[in-house]
Amino acid sequence: MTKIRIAVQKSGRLNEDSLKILKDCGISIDNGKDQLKATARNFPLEVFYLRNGDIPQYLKDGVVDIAIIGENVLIEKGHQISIVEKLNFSKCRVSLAVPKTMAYSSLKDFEGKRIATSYPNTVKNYLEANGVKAELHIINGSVEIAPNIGLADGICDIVSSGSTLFKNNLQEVEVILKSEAVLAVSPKISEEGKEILKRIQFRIQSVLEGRQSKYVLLNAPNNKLEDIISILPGMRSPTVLPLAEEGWSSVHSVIKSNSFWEVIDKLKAAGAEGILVCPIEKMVL
Ligand SMILES: Nc1ncnc2c1ncn2[C@@H]1O[C@H](COP(=O)(O)OP(=O)(O)OP(=O)(O)O)[C@@H](O)[C@H]1O
Ligand SMILES: O=P(O)(O)OC[C@H]1O[C@H](OP(=O)(O)OP(=O)(O)O)[C@H](O)[C@@H]1O
Ligand SMILES: [Mg+2]
Repeated sequence: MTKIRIAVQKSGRLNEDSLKILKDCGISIDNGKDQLKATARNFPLEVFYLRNGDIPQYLKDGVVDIAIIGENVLIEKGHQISIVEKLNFSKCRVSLAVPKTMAYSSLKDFEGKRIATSYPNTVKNYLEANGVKAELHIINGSVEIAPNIGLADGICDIVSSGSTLFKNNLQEVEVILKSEAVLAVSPKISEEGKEILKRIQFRIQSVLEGRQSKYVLLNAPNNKLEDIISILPGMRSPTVLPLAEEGWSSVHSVIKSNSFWEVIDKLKAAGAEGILVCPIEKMVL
């Protein structure tokens, strides 16, 4: 039977959430420490544990069929690998930063300056597109320290909370791109591989929808039902069931996690009582 080969990061920021999403898709993988390859027990999938930075080349060459990878790394390597799902974790941006003491006004301030980065192509393309020439110093880690030790005038690196910049007395001055973990596909994937990929995508979409939604149950007096129902969208429309007590109903619905508290406030104000909120494991639309 054909199997699809997926690359996930061996260790680092993406590793845990990548394995978690596969697990939530019902795919069981034995994940021994220092393992380089594993086979799923209940799905035609082989998992390769690799360095994030190496994955674009493996996708390009068809050594793996699909991968969970930081979008920023795909952009940096520039192999035109297609992205089929955004996975909503490892969100970050790739930004230019300079010492806090520098009075920064525009990208032109980088003209002739030294920029330390692990993402040289990303910076080069951005500067070129904006007609600025600078000198790039490629370093693989702890980029933020470069201006403090006199190695560079500015940096380009990943920013998430901003604490690393803060600790190193740097200010973020330009956001070059925004990134998150994505599911990427090799241009060399076979037709049979594409069919298996479709099944994985279907599962991932159901998991992501579930993660972004909550199941809500509440009680309401019947004379307030109309108002309450107008607040709750539901997948089609809310379910309304009579309670044992005359004149009351139970209302069930699905709400988006991001508008959750606003909806709950409105429901309470409209007369809802005994509101229960439950996580949703999967949601098939
Ligand atoms: N602070 C952060 N917050 C959110 N996402 C991040 C952060 N740092 C990195 N990422 C994302 O996670 C990916 C992996 O980062 P990580 O530092 O684990 O590995 P790496 O050094 O890029 O790769 P390798 O596996 O090749 O060592 C990055 O490419 C980026 O997309
Ligand atoms: O804005 P923040 O929340 O501080 O995150 C940004 C930092 O996170 C990443 O480093 P990481 O911790 O992955 O270490 P690394 O340099 O060893 O990859 C990145 O390279 C930044 O240094
Ligand atoms: Mg890192």
